[in-house]
Amino acid sequence: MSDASTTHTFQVDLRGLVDLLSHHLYSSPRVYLRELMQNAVDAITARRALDAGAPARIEIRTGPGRLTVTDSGVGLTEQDVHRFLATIGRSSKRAAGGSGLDGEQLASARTDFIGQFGIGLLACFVVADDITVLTRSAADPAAPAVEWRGSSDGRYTIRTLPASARPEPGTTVTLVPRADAAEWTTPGRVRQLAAHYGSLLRYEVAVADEDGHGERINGTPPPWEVRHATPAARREALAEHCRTTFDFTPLDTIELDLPLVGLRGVAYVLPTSVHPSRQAGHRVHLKGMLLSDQAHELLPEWAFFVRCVVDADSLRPTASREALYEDETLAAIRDALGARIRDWLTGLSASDPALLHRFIATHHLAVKALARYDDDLLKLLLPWLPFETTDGNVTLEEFARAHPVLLVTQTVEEFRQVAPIAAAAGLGVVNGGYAYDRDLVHRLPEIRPGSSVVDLDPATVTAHLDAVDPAAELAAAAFLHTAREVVEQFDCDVVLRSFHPVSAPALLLDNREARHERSRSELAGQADGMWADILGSLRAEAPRAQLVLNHLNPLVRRAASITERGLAVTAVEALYGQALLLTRRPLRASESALLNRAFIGLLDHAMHEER
Ligand SMILES: Nc1ncnc2c1ncn2[C@@H]1O[C@H](COP(=O)(O)OP(=O)(O)OP(=O)(O)O)[C@@H](O)[C@H]1O
Repeated sequence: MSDASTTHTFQVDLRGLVDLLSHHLYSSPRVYLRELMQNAVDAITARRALDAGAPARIEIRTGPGRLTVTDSGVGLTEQDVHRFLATIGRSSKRAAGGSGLDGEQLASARTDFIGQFGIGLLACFVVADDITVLTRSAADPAAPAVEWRGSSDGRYTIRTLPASARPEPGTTVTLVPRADAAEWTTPGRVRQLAAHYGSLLRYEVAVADEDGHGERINGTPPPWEVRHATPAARREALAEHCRTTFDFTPLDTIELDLPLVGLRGVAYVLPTSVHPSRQAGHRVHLKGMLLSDQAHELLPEWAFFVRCVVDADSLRPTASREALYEDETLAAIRDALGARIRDWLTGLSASDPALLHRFIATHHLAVKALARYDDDLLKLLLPWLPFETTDGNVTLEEFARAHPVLLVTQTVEEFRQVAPIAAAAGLGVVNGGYAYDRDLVHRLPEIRPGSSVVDLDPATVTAHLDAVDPAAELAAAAFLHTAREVVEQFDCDVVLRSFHPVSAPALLLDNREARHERSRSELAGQADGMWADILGSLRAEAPRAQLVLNHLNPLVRRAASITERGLAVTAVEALYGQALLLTRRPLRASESALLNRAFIGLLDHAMHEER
């Protein structure tokens, strides 16, 4: 064996690489035009760093079987072409000393570039097999024009041409589109793509046909830069921009301006509710170039109720240039924009409560969903969110002011059962049965010290029901005995109490554990063998349901004195059935049968009276 080793250089299979990019990095072949436009923009930026008055024009020309992009940018020398164009992954925009710019000039210009990875040009191979770059350097006036021809099989040629081949500095990239990619290079499509990506570019961009007849696709300033005579006119102009961009009229517009990172834009508040997880992305421009119209990373997750359009100088794109690179700058921008939207929300409560209410009415469900995980949002909005309570649909803040202790039910049914009685007894109960509500109400003391929240259990309500005097209890003993026999089958006790409102004859206190215990014992009754034993061993001392008859109610007083057993049974069934219906929970077969029986029984009795 020999220790001698030989050194080799990696070979790159360009076709494989292009395949990888087109299928896994870029979302669509259309990005080729974005990459060409971006290189042209960067080249002009680099040239302007040398000469602030240099022309700044990009022309995209479509013609049968070819497409060219010409810029008045910095151009490349022959050496640059070898170093940057012909070396995949190397970029003049990252390292000092390239493109004829050096030292300080480059350092200051570098932050202005959009590109940085040195792979963008490869996107052209997604639509063409051959790329030709004809370029002349602005940095070295004596340098000849250079023509580079690259092919998707990985070969390239370079030749120098006399200066007359390209009298002015700049670059022209020519593609000969492949037949299978022709749809991306038709004149109509090219115009549409150029406008899509470049409408906010700060240099002139024109799309022309083969004869050079063209039109500028940009030039209108971003809507936030336009001056208006009045704030109302400005609001209307921005709303119109939102309609044309996103197809909705915003509930409100929040202007965004972070001068430190060169960011400007607008956040439009959605007029309809959305699920936080289905939020649409934001439209993010980088130095004017559209980076993505689906960027999710720009705002904190809780700000799902706005869609933004922004243009920023210092955000970094990922290599696909379709998302934002997660770095400290992005985190700081996200925080700052979040703070801006929060300010808007808090400001609304003082400046435009009507709008805040419209906002809450539209987005409260989503706000509730997120507030459970987002403490900031919780603090900000919990006092404003509406909840169903014994005082009606009110905000927690209002409710907490009226009730030092907030009782929360676990289910909607519990709320329905106890709300009228609790309200009459002066208790403050919140319906915690809807998604998120119970969790949220329990967090109120965190943000509103001094308020106290407890889960409501039937015992709390019964404690507010007054015992009747022993004589009345004794007088009703026979009726109560019959009543207990009748509702025993539902595992229910009967008690006589006095409570308000007087109009309520009976209250069925039934909680989840009691119902669970009933279904368990039902199953145990039907099962046999080991299963019955297991179910039997699970028997819990769960509270039974309670039918509370209201001794203040005239109907109950009359019922308590019924002596005829048949009528007493019907009366109990009717009272139980009515209390059951008030709980608004689905009825079981035995309960429907009871209701039927009670109804027919009462009808029969009424007709007897008639005769
Ligand atoms: N129109 C142009 N004018 C001058 N130089 C150009 C032009 N297009 C490309 N180049 C040179 O070729 C290099 C490679 O370009 P490419 O688009 O592949 O990568 P990049 O723009 O540097 O980075 P990214 O991959 O992020 O786009 C650039 O860094 C630049 O030096």
